[in-house]
Amino acid sequence: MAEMGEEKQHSIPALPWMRDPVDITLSQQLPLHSVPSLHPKLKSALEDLGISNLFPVQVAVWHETVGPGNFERDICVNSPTGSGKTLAYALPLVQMLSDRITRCLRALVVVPTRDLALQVKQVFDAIASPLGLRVGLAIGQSSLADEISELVEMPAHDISTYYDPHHVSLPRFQSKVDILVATPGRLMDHINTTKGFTLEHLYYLVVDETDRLLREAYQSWLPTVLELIQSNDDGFFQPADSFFPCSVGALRTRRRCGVERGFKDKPYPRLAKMVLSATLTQDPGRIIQLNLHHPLLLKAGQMRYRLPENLESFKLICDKNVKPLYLIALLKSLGEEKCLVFTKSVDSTHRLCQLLNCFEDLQIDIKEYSSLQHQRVRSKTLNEFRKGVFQVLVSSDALTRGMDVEGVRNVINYDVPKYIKTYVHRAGRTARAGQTGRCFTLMSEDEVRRFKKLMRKAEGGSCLDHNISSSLIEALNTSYQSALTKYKVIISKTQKKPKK
Ligand SMILES: Nc1ncnc2c1ncn2[C@@H]1O[C@H](COP(=O)(O)OP(=O)(O)OP(=O)(O)O)[C@@H](O)[C@H]1O
Repeated sequence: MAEMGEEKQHSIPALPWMRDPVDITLSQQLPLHSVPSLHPKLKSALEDLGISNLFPVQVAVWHETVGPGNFERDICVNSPTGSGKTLAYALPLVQMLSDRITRCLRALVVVPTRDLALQVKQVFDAIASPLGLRVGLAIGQSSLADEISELVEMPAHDISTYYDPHHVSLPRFQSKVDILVATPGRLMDHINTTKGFTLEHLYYLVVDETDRLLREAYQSWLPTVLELIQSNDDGFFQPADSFFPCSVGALRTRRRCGVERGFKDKPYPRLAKMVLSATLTQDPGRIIQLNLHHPLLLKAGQMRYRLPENLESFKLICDKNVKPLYLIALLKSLGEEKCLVFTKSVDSTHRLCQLLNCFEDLQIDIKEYSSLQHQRVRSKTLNEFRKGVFQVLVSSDALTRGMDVEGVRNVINYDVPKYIKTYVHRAGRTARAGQTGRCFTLMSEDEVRRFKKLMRKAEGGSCLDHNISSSLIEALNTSYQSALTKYKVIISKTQKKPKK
């Protein structure tokens, strides 16, 4: 519903600064040796990753942060899926923190899901460790205690025996990380309960998949973070448990300054922010929550939504009752290519995966990924899919945002997405980093009109027909019928089982 609300808005943004963006498509790829001020260690870390040029979005963000823009303004990025937004923010952060002296938590990156956080951390690890920067995770993958031990160095003495209210030297907690990648829920756990966890030295805040993160309150993580920073800057900040002060000795953090009208032209310290998405919200009510400082929008192309350049979209028309048969025929016709199949819900994902696995002699390994599964199962499945252990992954929309799986050549929408945003993110799991990819959408005749209307909202949204030969359908029909019978038996058995 929330996405629909936003799509109904007029395409001309209400916020004046959003009407005059910097067009990323005008930037060229830039060879690493031409990137101004690029730290030599960062350059060689990138080379180790096989990267020889920065992508246009990375060049544009570098220019506005490390380059002449000098991060005077907060940066909003709206560029297509797979265009390289992760490195676009990771590179400047690492470069800007490379000359830090004391280890404190300086940069916070918030993402909506655990698997995405793990992926982002991997990118940071590869470029930050060569510069001596440590990256932490707050995602709830391990127990809170384990996570705390990775993030905060406890004082050497036992605090309960050490504390003396009249003693001037208070226990000193020390951050073990310079950069933290977090999901909002676990971030709030640390803010509320972890002794020694502090945002008082934070310089940079990155909100990846911004529209997704702003759509849900997630225990008010954003106002909480902004309030903590603000009150700390005002000098009024007392941690909730002031029994254990959080400062690192006498260390003071001086943030970069901004001048805002409300401050009577006096400079005030500000947290520098970068917010990014392939479908950045234009809703002023949502954007205002970020409290951006003279925001600058970096955007690819003219339209609000843009599909990757090398993506081809196809529609496959079939009757609703034979959709699984057409899906199997399509998968067969795609040979051994890695495919990602999206359904409309977690239940549909499970049912479809069960049915597909009832096909005999299919010779295609198929697994499912959905938020119904335990995180550990999901991450294991995703790892196996990355490694090519199996070929087809059926997924709910849990996998649409940000996930980067190498070698996915085809995305299949088993159910027509309701919103163009959903199409953009699903289709965007292929055709990444300039590679080619295809997105097939299965639909019945009566869904075609709505789908065409949907696709007109995106740049590059033209869609061709894809036909499956009737001989292939006929050849598969007998196995389809027996798969259906087998599936019905499984379903009736599971329905008879008493619920535990
Ligand atoms: N300069 C580069 N040269 C080569 N490959 C790159 C470069 N920058 C990023 N990549 C690769 O491009 C792929 C997509 O990058 P990334 O995941 O950052 O995209 P994204 O814009 O964040 O996409 P999404 O909107 O789906 O989250 C990754 O596999 C990444 O390693």
